[in-house]
Amino acid sequence: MQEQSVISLHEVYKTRGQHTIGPINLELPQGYITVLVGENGAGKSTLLNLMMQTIYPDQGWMTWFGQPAKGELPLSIRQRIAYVSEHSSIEENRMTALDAAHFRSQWYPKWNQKRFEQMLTEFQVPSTTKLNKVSKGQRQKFELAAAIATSPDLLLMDEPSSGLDPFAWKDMIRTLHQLMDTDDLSILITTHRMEEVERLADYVMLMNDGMIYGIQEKDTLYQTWKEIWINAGVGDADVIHSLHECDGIVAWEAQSDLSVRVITTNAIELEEAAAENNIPIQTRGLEWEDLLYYWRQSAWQYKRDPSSMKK
Ligand SMILES: Nc1ncnc2c1ncn2[C@@H]1O[C@H](COP(=O)(O)OP(=O)(O)OP(=O)(O)O)[C@@H](O)[C@H]1O
Repeated sequence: MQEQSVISLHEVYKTRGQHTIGPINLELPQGYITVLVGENGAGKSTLLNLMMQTIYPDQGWMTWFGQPAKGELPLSIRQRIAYVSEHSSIEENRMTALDAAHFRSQWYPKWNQKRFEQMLTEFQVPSTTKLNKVSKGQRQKFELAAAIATSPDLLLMDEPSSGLDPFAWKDMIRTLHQLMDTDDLSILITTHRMEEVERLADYVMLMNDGMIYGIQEKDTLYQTWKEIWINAGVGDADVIHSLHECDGIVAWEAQSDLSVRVITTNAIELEEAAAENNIPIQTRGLEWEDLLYYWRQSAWQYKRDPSSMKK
C-alpha cells in the first residue's frame, strides 16, 4: 500500500482486564492522516497507549520510524511523537498554559514557542489562567496547541474533538490541514465523528473487537462501496437470485421478490451482471455512517466465518 510506515506492529497482543486485543498487525502510513474508527471498547485507546509505550505488549514486536524498542521509548523517539490523550495530565492542573508550555518545551528540542502562542490566541485559550480553571474545550485546545508546538513527526490524537464546540472543531480541522501542507507529518486520530472521517482522513482504519479489520484509502473505500437498488420485472425473480452470487456483496436486503437493496464493495461486477440480464438497477454512494456500519458488519461476519470474505 505505502512505501514507509511510521509505526509498525507485528502479532501484538495485550490483555486488559477481561479483554484481549490482538493479534494486531499494522503499518501506519507515513505522511498521511489515518483516522481510526471502531465501536466503544474496540481497543482504540489501548492501541494508542501501546504506540506510546505507556503500556507494553504481552506478545509481539513493534518499530517506531523503523527502529525497534522494548520497554519505555527512548527519548530520541519520544521527541518525535506528540500525543493528545483522552485525559489531560493531572500534574499540570495547577500550571497556566504558559507554565505548562515552558515545562514541556524542555523535553522537545524543536519546540516552537511562537507557534504555540499564536495558536493559543487563535483558539482563544487564556494563557495565564490555571489549567484546572479553564473550560474542558479550552483545555483540549491547549493540548492541541502544545502537541503541535513540539513540531512532531507523528501526531497521535485520541478523540481530540470531544468537548470542542463547532467553531473550535472547525479551527482544529483547519489547523490540521495547514499542518499537513507545511510540515512533514503523519497523524493518527481516533474518532466517533463521521465528519472527521470525511474532512480529515487519507486512510481509514477499522478496529473491531480488539483487531484491526482493515486499513483502506478513504477515496477507494468511498468509490468501491455502493448501495445498489435492483428493481426487476415480473418473471425475473430467478435472475435476481443469480445476482446474489456476485462478488463483494456485504448486505442483501430483499424488499420484495423483485426489489432488493444491496450493499457491495464491487459495484462494477453487479452492474455488469444486471446489464447483461437487462435488470434495471440504481447505484448510489453510501453515507459514511452506513459505510462504516456495513464494514463493521462484514468484520463480524468474517470473524464468525472467515470463508465468507469475498474479494
Ligand atoms: N486500564 C484498564 N484496565 C483494564 N481494562 C481496560 C483498561 N483500559 C481499557 N480496558 C479495557 O480494554 C478494552 C478496550 O478499551 P479501549 O479504551 O482501548 O477502547 P476504545 O476503542 O478506545 O473505546 P471508546 O471508543 O469507548 O473510547 C475495553 O474492554 C476496556 O474495558
